[in-house]
Amino acid sequence: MVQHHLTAEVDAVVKQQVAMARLGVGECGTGWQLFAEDGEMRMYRREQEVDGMVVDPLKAVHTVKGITGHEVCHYFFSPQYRYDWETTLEHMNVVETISEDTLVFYQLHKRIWPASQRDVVFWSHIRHLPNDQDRDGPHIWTVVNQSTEHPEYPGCSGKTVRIYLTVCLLCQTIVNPPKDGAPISRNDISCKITYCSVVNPGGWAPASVLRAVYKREYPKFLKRFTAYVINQSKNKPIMF
Ligand SMILES: O=S(=O)(CCO)c1ccc(-c2ccc(C3CCCC3)c([C@H]3C[C@H]3c3ccccn3)c2)cc1
Repeated sequence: MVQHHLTAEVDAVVKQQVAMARLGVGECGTGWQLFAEDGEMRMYRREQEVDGMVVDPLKAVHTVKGITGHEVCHYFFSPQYRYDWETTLEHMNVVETISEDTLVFYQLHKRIWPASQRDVVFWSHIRHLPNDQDRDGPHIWTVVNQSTEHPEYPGCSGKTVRIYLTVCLLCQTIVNPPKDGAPISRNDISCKITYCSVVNPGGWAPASVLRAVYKREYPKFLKRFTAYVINQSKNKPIMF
């Protein structure tokens, strides 16, 4: 089978991003500051600027009852659900289907005053990995989104600012089998979610504005997205 020109990059970036996501906030050096907490959700960021632009890396950890890593990644990756949970989207389309587990997206995000409107082109890859702690446990699932170039979407349309991002959603399913040997139900499962994102906002925007947008939007996004997966999954058979 002829390899797509992105196949090698996808494999390398996924491996690197999964390794990074697996590092706890303690391990990958100091500098992670907790900026939002809500129940089981903890959001950390590192203050980082590139050419005077805020590119603060973000790492969120969350544990959600009643859903699996496969379900979380399925709803995050699949385009048909995106408008249901990504409230900041004005437009989204699949630019290219590289394979059933690798798509290229174009997304136009709603303008967030006073920043100008942003858009992004990224490849998105979904993969499951053997659970190295528990060989016969459910697999780990991940989705990695990485900005990329695409001839149909040159980044110089003038009206909008092109952003660059790397996102990794890493999910580990925890099963607590019922004592009486009953079949596993949604009360016996939970999902440990790690969400990492680095966004370069493209054109300049005031650091205070960007940090305020992230502080407000990321917690909202993760809570809304996980609530969506719970609601979509609750009356369906468990996807391990
Ligand atoms: O995880 S994903 O791949 C999910 C697929 O959609 C992802 C997450 C976040 C973004 C993103 C990147 C930058 C901005 C800012 C930069 C300056 C002004 C707009 C925003 C604005 C819309 C706000 C926002 C921030 C955080 C979370 C959601 N909404 C969003 C894009 C993709």
